[in-house]
Amino acid sequence: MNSSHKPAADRRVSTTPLRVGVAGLGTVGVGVVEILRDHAAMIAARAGRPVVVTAVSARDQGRDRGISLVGFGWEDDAAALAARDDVDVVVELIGGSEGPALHLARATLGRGKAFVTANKAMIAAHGPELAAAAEDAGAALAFEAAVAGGIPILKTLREGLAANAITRVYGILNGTCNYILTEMRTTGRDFADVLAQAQALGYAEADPTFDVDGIDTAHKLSILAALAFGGRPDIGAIHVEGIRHVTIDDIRFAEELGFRIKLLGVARMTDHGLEQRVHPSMVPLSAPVAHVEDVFNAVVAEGDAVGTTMSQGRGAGRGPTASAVVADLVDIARGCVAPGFSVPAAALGQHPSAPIEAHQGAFYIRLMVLDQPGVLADVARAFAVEHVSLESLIQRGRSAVEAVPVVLTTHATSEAALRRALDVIAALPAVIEPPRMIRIERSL
Ligand SMILES: NC(=O)C1=CN([C@@H]2O[C@H](COP(=O)(O)OP(=O)(O)OC[C@H]3O[C@@H](n4cnc5c(N)ncnc54)[C@H](O)[C@@H]3O)[C@@H](O)[C@H]2O)C=CC1
Ligand SMILES: N[C@@H](CC=O)C(=O)O
Ligand code: NA
Repeated sequence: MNSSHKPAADRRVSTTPLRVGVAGLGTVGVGVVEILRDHAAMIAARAGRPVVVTAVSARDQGRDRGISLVGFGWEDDAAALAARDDVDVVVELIGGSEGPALHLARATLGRGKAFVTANKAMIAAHGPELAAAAEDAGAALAFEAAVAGGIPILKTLREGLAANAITRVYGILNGTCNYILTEMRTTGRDFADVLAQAQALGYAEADPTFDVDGIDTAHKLSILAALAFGGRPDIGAIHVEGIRHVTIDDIRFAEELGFRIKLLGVARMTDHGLEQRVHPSMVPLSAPVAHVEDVFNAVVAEGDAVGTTMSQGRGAGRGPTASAVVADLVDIARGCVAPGFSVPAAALGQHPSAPIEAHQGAFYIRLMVLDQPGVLADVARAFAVEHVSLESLIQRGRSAVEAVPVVLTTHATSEAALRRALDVIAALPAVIEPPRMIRIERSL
C-alpha cells in the first residue's frame, strides 16, 4: 500500500511542532494567534503535527490586543524573527509592498525558512523575486490570504483547476468596496460614512484609498492573472478605476435598468493580448455576482475543460483572512506546498497587454445637463459620428438653470469610439459636469 494512503488508525500526530513567528498583531495577526490557540488539537490532527506560535513582533509590546502573549518570544525588530532558532516559519501581517514586510520576506527565505503572508501589495510587486528565493532555498512561499481573503481561490486555481487552460478570471475582490456599494444601495448612506464603518470593522487597508481607488483590487487581480495565465503580476498593465465617482443616483439608475454596480477585476486573454481591468461595472441582475453583497467576494474562473466555476465567501476581516493564513500553515506543516504561482518563478512569462481602448462592450453614461433646446440632438450627433449605437435614454426633471441627469446606455461598441464621443459631449456648453461612464458587463 502507498504510504500516503495509510488507514486512519496508522496515522500519527508527530510531536515535532511547526513553530511559527508572527509579525504584525493587527486585525489579521490577532486572528491567526486566536485560531491556532482555539483550534490547536483539530489543527494538529489535520496537519499531522502541532502548529504553534513561538514568537511575535509588533510595534507596541504593551498594547492590549485582547489576546495573551504570555509564552511567546518577543522581537521589536520583525526581521529578527527569521533568525530565531525556535521559528520554522514566519507569518508576515504588517502590510506594505516595501519596508519591513519585504525585508522580513527576504530575511526569512534567505535563511531557508518558510514564509506566509496576506500582503497582496508586496506579492504583486515582488512575488516572482520572492518565489525564486523560495525555490532556491527549498522553502515554501504561501499567500492564499492575499487574494479574496477567506476564499481558497489560489489553491483552487493552482490545484483544483490545474487541468484547465483558463480563458477568463474575474470577480469582486475588495470587501470594503463591495460593503460600501451594498450599504449605499440598501440604506442610502453616503460614501464617507460607510467607509468609516468598513474601517472600524477591520476590512479596509491601512490607507483606504487603496480600497476605494481600485488599487487593492488591482493587486489581487495581478496575482490571480499570474496564476491563471502563467505571467508575472503586472500592475502597470491594469486599467484601474475606483468607486469614488459612483453616486447614489448611479446606483438607483442601475437598478432601474436591471443592473447592480460592482467593482470588478477582470482578466481575459484577447486577440490584442491579456486584458486586465478594474472598474465599477454594471452587472445584470441575472448574473450570480450581482447578488454577492456586503463584505463578500466572488471569483469566477472559466476553464476550457470545466467551464465556469464561482467561489464566494468573505473577502476581508479578521476571521476570514486568518482562516486562509492558517490553511497555508497547515499545508506547510504537512509538507505539501506547491509553487506559489503554480509554476516555477523562471517559467513566469510576460504577456502582451491589451489596451483598454481595445475593449468592446456596452456602456452606461450619465450626463448632467441644462435642459436647453437641442442639447439631446447634439449629444445624439456626437455618438452617431462615432457609430456608437444608443440603446436607451432616461431624462429626469426639466430645468434650463439647474443640471438634470440624462442617462444613456449604448449597444456594444469600441471604447476608443465611445471616448471620442464623450470628449465632444463634455465640451458642449449645456453639459456642465464631466460625463460619467460605467462599463456594462453583459457576458457574466
Ligand atoms: N484586514 C483584512 O481584512 C485583510 C488584510 N490583508 C493584509 O494583511 C496584512 C495585515 O492587515 P491588517 O491586519 O488588516 O493590518 P493592521 O493595520 O490591522 O495590522 C498591521 C499591524 O502591523 C503592525 N506593524 C507595523 N509596522 C510593523 C513592524 N515594523 N513590525 C511589526 N509590526 C508592525 C501594526 O502596528 C499593526 O498592528 C496587510 O498586508 C493587508 O493587506 C489581507 C486580506 C484581508
Ligand atoms: N482591504 C481589503 C482587505 C482584504 O484584502 C478588502 O477590503 O478587501
Ligand atoms: Na484567498
